[in-house]
Amino acid sequence: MPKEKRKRHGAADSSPYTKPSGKTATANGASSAATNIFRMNKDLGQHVLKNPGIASAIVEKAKLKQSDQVLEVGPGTGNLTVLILRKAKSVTAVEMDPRMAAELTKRVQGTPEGKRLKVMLGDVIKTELPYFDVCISNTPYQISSPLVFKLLSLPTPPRTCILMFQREFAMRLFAKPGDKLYSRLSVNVQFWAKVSHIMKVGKNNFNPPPQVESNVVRIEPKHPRPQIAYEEWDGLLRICFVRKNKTLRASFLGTTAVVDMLAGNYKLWCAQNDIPVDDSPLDGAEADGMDLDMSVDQKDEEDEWNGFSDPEDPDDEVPDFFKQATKRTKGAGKKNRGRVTQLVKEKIRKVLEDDTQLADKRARLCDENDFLSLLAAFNSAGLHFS
Ligand SMILES: C[S@@+](CC[C@H](N)C(=O)[O-])C[C@H]1O[C@@H](n2cnc3c(N)ncnc32)[C@H](O)[C@@H]1O
Repeated sequence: MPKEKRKRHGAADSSPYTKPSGKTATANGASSAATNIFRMNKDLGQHVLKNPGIASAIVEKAKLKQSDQVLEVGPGTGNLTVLILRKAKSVTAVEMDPRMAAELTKRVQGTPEGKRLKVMLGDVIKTELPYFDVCISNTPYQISSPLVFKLLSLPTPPRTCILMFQREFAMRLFAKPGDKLYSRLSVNVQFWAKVSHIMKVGKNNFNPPPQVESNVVRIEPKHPRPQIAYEEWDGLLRICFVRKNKTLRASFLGTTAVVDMLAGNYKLWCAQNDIPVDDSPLDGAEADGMDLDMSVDQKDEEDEWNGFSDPEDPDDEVPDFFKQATKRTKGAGKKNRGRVTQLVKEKIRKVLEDDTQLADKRARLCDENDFLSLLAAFNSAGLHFS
């Protein structure tokens, strides 16, 4: 086979192993037999747990009740699924790879447990999830962050989540202000949930072994849920953490896209609340006053215009409005801005300098209370993030 063709074939999902084992996994718990049936797709994070002791420990730590409905993300060949089925009322398993879904279905076919398993084929991030009490997952590492955000933002969050992540990601969940790994993810997860460490798992417990070590963590969403609108809170954090080393003044006032977004939301808020607004265009002298905050480091601003997120912080991606606004406003200058933008700039300055006195603080050093007072001050000035 020509080299080029062989490579493409090797990357395809359906490539069989040259020596399939022909064995089927037993419903006895973790087994590596089914993992020999086809080549694992590393792009889908397919590292199957081969240590039955770890699989049992993960399920034990979920403290399942017989009445629990469980969501399993990425069941693979079912090494965790069969153990969960023994302890819970039902399992919904969302699996992206049809070969894995077929393997799992075959594994429980004809067993009493099989009737309590529903396999949903698809990307869990895009799937509308049914109600569940507990989430268990040996998480495909490339969806760790969107999965955590999805679980935290569910209207009815689960009682508990037992999730395996790569070690560095797990450490970001626990990071505190000032830590290198402190990020929007850290603030969010610690705000909406209690997060605790369960165990370390070495790479040799997987087939094939991943390149990094793993940790299992427990995430228990807070009950009652904090009385804050998720989109507002996360919208604020997204702006603060696009560049966590910047001052908040630079994040909010040195970035045209942020001012424009807040001005757009302000107009909407005024319309919804029957508040008249004067958005007539600024004349020449007034428009000059619309220059970006002169106290903002020019380099910071250029970074924003370039639309780059912090490469060290993969979760703190540039928000969509930011990319769109950057495209739209680049080169448009001040011409399109009216009095509302000017008013909003003044409001932002007041929030940062007078109301919260956080203008010179950097997101990487802000704690939950800082973000809460920022959000309260912005909202009471009529400024919203969603
Ligand atoms: C690390 S393996 C875990 C397999 C099994 N649970 C175990 O512990 O042995 C991750 C599984 O998630 C699946 N997967 C990857 N991305 C997914 C996604 N976006 N949605 C649902 N499943 C996904 C993979 O196909 C794979 O079966």
